[in-house]
Amino acid sequence: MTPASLEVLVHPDAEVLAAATAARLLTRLVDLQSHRSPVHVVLTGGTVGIAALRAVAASPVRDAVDWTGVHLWWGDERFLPDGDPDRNETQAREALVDALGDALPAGNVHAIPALSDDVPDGETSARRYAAELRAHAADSGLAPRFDVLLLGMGPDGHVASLFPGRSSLFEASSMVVAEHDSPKPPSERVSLTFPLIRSAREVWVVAAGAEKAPAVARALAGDDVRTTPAAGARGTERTLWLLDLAAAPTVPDGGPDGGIAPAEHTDDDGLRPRTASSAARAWAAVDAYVAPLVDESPAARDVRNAAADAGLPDIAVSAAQGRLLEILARSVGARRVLEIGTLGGYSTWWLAQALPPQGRLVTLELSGAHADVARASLAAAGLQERVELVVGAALTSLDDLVASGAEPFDLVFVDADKEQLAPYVDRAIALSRPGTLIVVDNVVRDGAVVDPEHPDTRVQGVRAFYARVGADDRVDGTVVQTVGEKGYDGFALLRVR
Ligand SMILES: O=C1O[C@H](COP(=O)(O)O)[C@@H](O)[C@H](O)[C@H]1O
Repeated sequence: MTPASLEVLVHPDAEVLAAATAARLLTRLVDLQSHRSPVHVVLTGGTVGIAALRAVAASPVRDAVDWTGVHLWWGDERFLPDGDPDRNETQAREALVDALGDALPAGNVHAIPALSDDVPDGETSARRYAAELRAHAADSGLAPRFDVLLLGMGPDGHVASLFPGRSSLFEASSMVVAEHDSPKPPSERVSLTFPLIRSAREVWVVAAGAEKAPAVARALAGDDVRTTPAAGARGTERTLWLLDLAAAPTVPDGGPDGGIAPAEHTDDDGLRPRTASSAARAWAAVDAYVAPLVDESPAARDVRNAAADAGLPDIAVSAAQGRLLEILARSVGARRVLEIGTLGGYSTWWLAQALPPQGRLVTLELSGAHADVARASLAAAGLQERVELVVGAALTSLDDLVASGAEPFDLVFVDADKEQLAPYVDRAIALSRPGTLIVVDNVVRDGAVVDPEHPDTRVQGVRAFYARVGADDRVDGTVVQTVGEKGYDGFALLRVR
């Protein structure tokens, strides 16, 4: 799906930041309650997060909120016994919940289960929290649709309890996970995962202090979530970064040397609306500007929204890129398309509707859960007759297609795990005819592909693809570097000889 673009607001210091975050939250709650109830808010622990709750408690505006219609959740918890002062819940109770007293029904406060005889480990706590989330989901979904999800961020770029380099960053099947041996004490934690975080309408990341500035800069520049988890924090409607001046990064100038410009001065009112990477903001703004030309249809939007609602990772192509795929498919007169990596069916939709009525699209997806979402969306779009969705390991499915002597494809779109890119493209060529167009997504990776020592296995997978395809005399190829709301990346275009 297409995430909301980033907004960055900078306040002079941590105290003003906490007060402004509280004011913003109260205003949002009052606004939301004029047309929706209940409202679901996810709280964060951490210095600014708790200070903001204290500021909410101290504000007279808190009485303008109907707290009976507000549900409070937590993005993460330090897995400790009930009442432990280090628990985010304990701190939030002291800062806000206790002050609200009877105004906030106890049943609206959904703390992550604490360590106890009954909840002996983080896994049990995570399971129970997932059940609690499910119990409050609308329309038999998996969790409530969060209106505002607050996140603090550590100097290492962690958000909630999703730490750099951990497998929990890529947890796709659980909404809540246990984290053991956390680099920040206490070692045992429980955290919401990215699919659930990214299903929130609005995600607000709050951070203060110079020690956080490097991680803020990396996150805003769209760094890899493996090194900067906060880069993966996105809301479906809005992603807001609330910073103090010390945490605000100096600004990449977007120039050819990627230099760093000095931070902007604050405005008279203490707010500084533009401090994110000016280049990244310009890319996203241009995507928004050209949206009328791209003209994403309601049907495409439905596919995108269904994937977001199901909590699928936010890694599908943008609308502008989807339109590009459609134009390429039509330009080569594609009748048979192969897609490696279906996800929620968004790129599948763009390609399938570009085919003539008798056209055929075969799409391969590893995850049964993702395939279910895609299948439902494609059926709702009336494309089920044209699309064959094959669930399983793509390499196996590709080998099966080769072995079955499948008719060659006219266009192949490769957008799956990058570690296997070289063998995927090898099989794609085997399933082609002279003139087949093979489009490979994410082959620039923020420029990381030039680094032979890069620790990310996906970058190394793309490098292996270049090594293999560069020596392959079956294809002519080029790479189109792309920028936009999806950041800096690129497509490889290969034409089979
Ligand atoms: O441990 C945690 O830390 C982060 C950030 O905390 P901060 O004190 O550096 O602001 C917080 O977001 C998270 O909820 C918490 O468990």
